[in-house]
Amino acid sequence: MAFKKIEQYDEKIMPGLINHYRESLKLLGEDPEREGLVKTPERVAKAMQYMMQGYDQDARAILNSAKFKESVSEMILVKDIELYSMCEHHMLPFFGKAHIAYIPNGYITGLSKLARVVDVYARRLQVQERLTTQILDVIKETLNPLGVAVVIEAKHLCMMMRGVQKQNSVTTTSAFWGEFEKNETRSEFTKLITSRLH
Ligand SMILES: Nc1nc2c(ncn2[C@@H]2O[C@H](COP(=O)(O)OP(=O)(O)OP(=O)(O)O)[C@@H](O)[C@H]2O)c(=O)[nH]1
Ligand SMILES: [Zn+2]
Repeated sequence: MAFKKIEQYDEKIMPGLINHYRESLKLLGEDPEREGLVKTPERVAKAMQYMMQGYDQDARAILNSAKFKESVSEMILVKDIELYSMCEHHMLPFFGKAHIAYIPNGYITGLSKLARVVDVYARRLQVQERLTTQILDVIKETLNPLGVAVVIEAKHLCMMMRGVQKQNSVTTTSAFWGEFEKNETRSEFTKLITSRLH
């Protein structure tokens, strides 16, 4: 089963996580017994498992589950796929949009599967650069296309709420392979992702 339901939490690790978050609350000067916090360690334990569920999911299987033989040779682009991930340095969220394009070579995949693949890799501890290349690599390996392009634009809370405290900076990462290494194809892709035509 590729997707863990939100209600399914690993009961084996729940007690350890709950205890850990209760202790953290105490160390941070809070009272874990006060009314508003009694259930907080359990809620955080569930939220963290939810945000880490990508480790148990198989992006290759997701793409293969809707892989269709089709002789399309034009670029297929899904843009503005919203994403939420967690930076591995501070365990704080980073969030934004992914744009994914590929040029098929005999096979296409279901459009929603591209968005699902983003979630599989985003729901882990990540750096934006690795998230970008992991998405590219799995599309390349599973669909054997003529080219793949992935661009991610994101804001990092670790740069906004703390640290350098820059509220408006946006980080863009990109990965290009195959046909997209050619200037012409890459600029067509760039034009399409920056166009406001929907
Ligand atoms: N390359 C990359 N860096 C990231 C990402 N998310 C967070 N970072 C950075 O990871 C770095 C960790 O640097 P450190 O100096 O070890 O941590 P720090 O003392 O908390 O750094 P400051 O955030 O500058 O206060 C910071 O510069 C973050 O901005 C990411 O997705 N990619
Ligand atoms: Zn960070």
